[in-house]
Amino acid sequence: MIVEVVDDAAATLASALETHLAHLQGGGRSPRVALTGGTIANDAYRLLGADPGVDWSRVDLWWGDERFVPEGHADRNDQQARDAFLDRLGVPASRVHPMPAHGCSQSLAEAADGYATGLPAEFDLVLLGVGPDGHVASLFPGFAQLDETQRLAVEVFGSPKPPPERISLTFPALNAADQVWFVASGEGKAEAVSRALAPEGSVHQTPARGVRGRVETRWILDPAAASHL
Ligand SMILES: O=C(O)[C@H](O)[C@@H](O)[C@H](O)[C@H](O)COP(=O)(O)O
Repeated sequence: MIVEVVDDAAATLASALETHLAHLQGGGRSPRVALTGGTIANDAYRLLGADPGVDWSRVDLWWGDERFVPEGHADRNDQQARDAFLDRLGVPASRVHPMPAHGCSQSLAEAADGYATGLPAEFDLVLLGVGPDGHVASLFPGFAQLDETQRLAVEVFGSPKPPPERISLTFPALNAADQVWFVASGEGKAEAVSRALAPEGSVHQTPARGVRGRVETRWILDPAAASHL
């Protein structure tokens, strides 16, 4: 576990992401990445494109969770990523794997199951934001989705963070990753971060405890988010 406390978590994430993608591509891989939603991640996405060593036509992108609203809606994590960097950096549509949108003619459960069938066997990198309640992706404290051991993607109703209907990858999918990088910024995340990193604790209370990279787990925090450690 690596914990980095930095002045600008978004800038650090953006540059670490590009360095890592360039490294993987230098070794001949086409990286498979699960993106997160959230304000800090989106701040980081807007900074991507600085490193000429990354070939953005050779990166496959999935999402760890998505808000189940119509395609193109400003609340969608995929739309936010399109606006922040996908279109600007010319990531080919064939390498972008968005979760289904509301209006797709499937139920939420069918949409989640359909998404699961297109996931890679493992990710090179999973990016995760953390909620003030300790949620990651759309896995919320006390929710039954935390106990899922078979399905790789699940439907979520009644999310405490709006909008209420979502699709989320589960722990089995998120944990099938070499690298898991968390990013958190601000005092509002401090308590959740300290619970996530405490030696003991419950995944049901703090879902962020439930995800670990096979090779490395990295926390990128600003001083406020790290203030309760
Ligand atoms: O779709 C979402 O809402 C997210 O994927 C969610 O898990 C997010 O990453 C955290 O809530 C942190 O979000 P902030 O960075 O905005 O606090």
